[in-house]
Amino acid sequence: MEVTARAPGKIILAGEHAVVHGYTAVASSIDLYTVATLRLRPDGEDTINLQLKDVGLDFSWPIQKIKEVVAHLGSPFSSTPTSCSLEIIKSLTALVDEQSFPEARIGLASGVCAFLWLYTSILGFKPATVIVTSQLPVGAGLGSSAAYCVTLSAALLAFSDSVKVDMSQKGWFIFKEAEVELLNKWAFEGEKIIHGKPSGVDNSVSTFGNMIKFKSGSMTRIDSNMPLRMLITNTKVGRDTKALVANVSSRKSKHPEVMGSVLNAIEFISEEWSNIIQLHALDDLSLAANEERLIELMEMNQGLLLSIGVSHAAIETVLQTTMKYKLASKLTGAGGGGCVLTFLPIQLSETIVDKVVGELESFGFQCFAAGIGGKGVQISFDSSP
Ligand SMILES: Nc1ncnc2c1ncn2[C@@H]1O[C@H](COP(=O)(O)OP(=O)(O)OP(=O)(O)O)[C@@H](O)[C@H]1O
Ligand SMILES: C[C@@](O)(CCO)CC(=O)[O-]
Ligand SMILES: [Mg+2]
Repeated sequence: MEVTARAPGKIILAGEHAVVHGYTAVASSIDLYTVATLRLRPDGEDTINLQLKDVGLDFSWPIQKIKEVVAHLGSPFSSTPTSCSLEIIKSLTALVDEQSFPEARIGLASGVCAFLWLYTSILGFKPATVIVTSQLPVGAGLGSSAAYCVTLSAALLAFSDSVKVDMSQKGWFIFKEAEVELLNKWAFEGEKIIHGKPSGVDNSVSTFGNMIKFKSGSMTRIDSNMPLRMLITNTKVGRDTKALVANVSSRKSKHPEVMGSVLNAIEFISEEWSNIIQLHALDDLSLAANEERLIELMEMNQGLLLSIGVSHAAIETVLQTTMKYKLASKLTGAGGGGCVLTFLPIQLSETIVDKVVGELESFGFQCFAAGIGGKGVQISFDSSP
């Protein structure tokens, strides 16, 4: 018996970083997915195997070994989401490090720890093979860590006693509402291991899909009929969300008044973003006017993100290039490299889009479009032996 789960990545339209400090962010799912397949191994086998295809890593742990690491700290197996203590993170990291972790992939170790924590907490010590693949660039601001935690939580819960599912159902489906809430809480625990101090916006939008407004741990769904088109440019500059979030917090403690004012300004930007897209009326005149307002908000949001220290020379190159075509851009996610959004007005000609893409790609960046909105996490069973 095998379960496959898939969870979308996301773009943050406004409010990244501010949301970590209790201010509002607006985010949307995108139609690029991380997929996890979990196959229970026959009784008698005694390993948990994790294959991370995108990063070329393959782990096999004897169950006895994992038990020794986590069990001496008290049985983690739990039907309610619990946080992984620093002590267990240390023990798990030592276990992961045993399988010679190449230097350049060190950031990936926390993702493997998150896997081990979610696995042992949700499923206990059942032998299985888990394979993860993704359409998202890993560590580039499109919520790959959240999609990874959400999809793993879904696959694990599907075989746990915490949720009731009809395994004979065909096609993609999802658990009942309360069980999806539980899944989101588990994914948040995984995100904590990877991000340190996540706000919860990324795992929530990956779990529930569509567009959301997020503030102080709670989410409001946004209903919008405003068409939105964004070009996504991956600068391919590697970065780490955990370090960027920590740098912003340190700047905030050094300059509390200035940072408070900047983050408060970002709050107003997010509020205005959500008002514009929710109240949008379907006529050409209001479309052009609303697009203009969103463009200005994006420019201001980017300026404020630069001021809190999360831009990068490569991001600035994208901004300057798109500005030549009178197009507004802003970083998305944690910044410091990674992906940049460029607002494409609906009436903009494809000739201009092709020219911008050509110029951006001449710097070695990679441009793509992604569908905005769409379903959150889903699972599907395959009962073939
Ligand atoms: N497909 C994957 N395979 C293995 N590990 C993954 C995968 N996707 C995400 N990860 C884990 O998530 C980490 C990247 O998370 P990080 O939060 O830094 O970037 P992001 O989530 O892509 O961007 P942002 O948080 O800004 O949206 C990786 O180092 C790895 O631990
Ligand atoms: C930078 C940040 O605000 C968004 C990352 O996608 C971090 C978070 O909210 O957890
Ligand atoms: Mg992340």
